[in-house]
Amino acid sequence: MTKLKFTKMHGLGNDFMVIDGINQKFNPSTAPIAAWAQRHTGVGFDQLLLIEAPRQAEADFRYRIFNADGSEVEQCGNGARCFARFVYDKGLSSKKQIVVETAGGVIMPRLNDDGLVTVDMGVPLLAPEQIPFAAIDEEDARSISHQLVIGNETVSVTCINMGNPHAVIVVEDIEQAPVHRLGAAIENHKQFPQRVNVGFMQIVASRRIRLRVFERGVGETQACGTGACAAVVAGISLGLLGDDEPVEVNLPGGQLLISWQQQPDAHVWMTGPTQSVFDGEIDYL
Ligand SMILES: N[C@H](CCC[C@H](N)C(=O)O)C(=O)O
Repeated sequence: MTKLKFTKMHGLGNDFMVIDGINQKFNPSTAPIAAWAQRHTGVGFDQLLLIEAPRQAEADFRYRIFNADGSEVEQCGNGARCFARFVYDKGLSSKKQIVVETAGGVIMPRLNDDGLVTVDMGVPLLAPEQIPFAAIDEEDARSISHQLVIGNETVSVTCINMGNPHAVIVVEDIEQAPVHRLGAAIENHKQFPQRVNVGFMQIVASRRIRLRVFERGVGETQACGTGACAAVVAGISLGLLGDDEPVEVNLPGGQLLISWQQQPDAHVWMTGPTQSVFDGEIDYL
């Protein structure tokens, strides 16, 4: 039995167990991660973030993400900001801007002088096969919105891949939105072969939204960085938001600023805070 060191961090209440996998040996597996995620009997977190040495020459680090259910996933936006803060504060890097390889592509977080972190989250993907989403026919595959049948109701979703899959629903009032019932049903809908994160977006103004996200492998979280990026891309693509200024995304845990211009290969930029809570260690076989 050895001791595994970790740092508990969060981005707007989306919380993480962050592990330096460079200076300590950690082979991630589903069972211990799911057990540590438990809020009454474990450490308690939405995701576990693992720092590893890069595989690509141009990258500074490899960043692996595991949901509370133990599933390894491609991207985590709030986690990317905490990742950059962690590697700088722990002396793993002296750079304020780093190149990070993830299963969902390369991202570049930057520590700003005001304490916030800005991340180039890469290019959003909208084609059904890139989500992945199983369109019902050619016409559906060409549409920006898709009609999902959930029991006896039909829900219109816009799908965006930010490295990980998102389905965005426009609602009148996020307080009244059936986030848990519809979120769970859509997360596991047969047209999403890798499941999906589900965002409920209320348009407040052309540069302001309110958002709640039912995350794949977790449930509703206080905030979702890739969900905020996906919602803004969906809102602009649907013509509901302007793309000439950053969009203010108000989540239950706080606010992110998201920028994207509706042009080919345009990158999505996310700016927001990070917070370290405590350092800990846990017995590890
Ligand atoms: N639940 C997500 C991963 C974490 C995303 C979220 N915490 C963020 O800040 O982007 C998924 O299964 O793709």
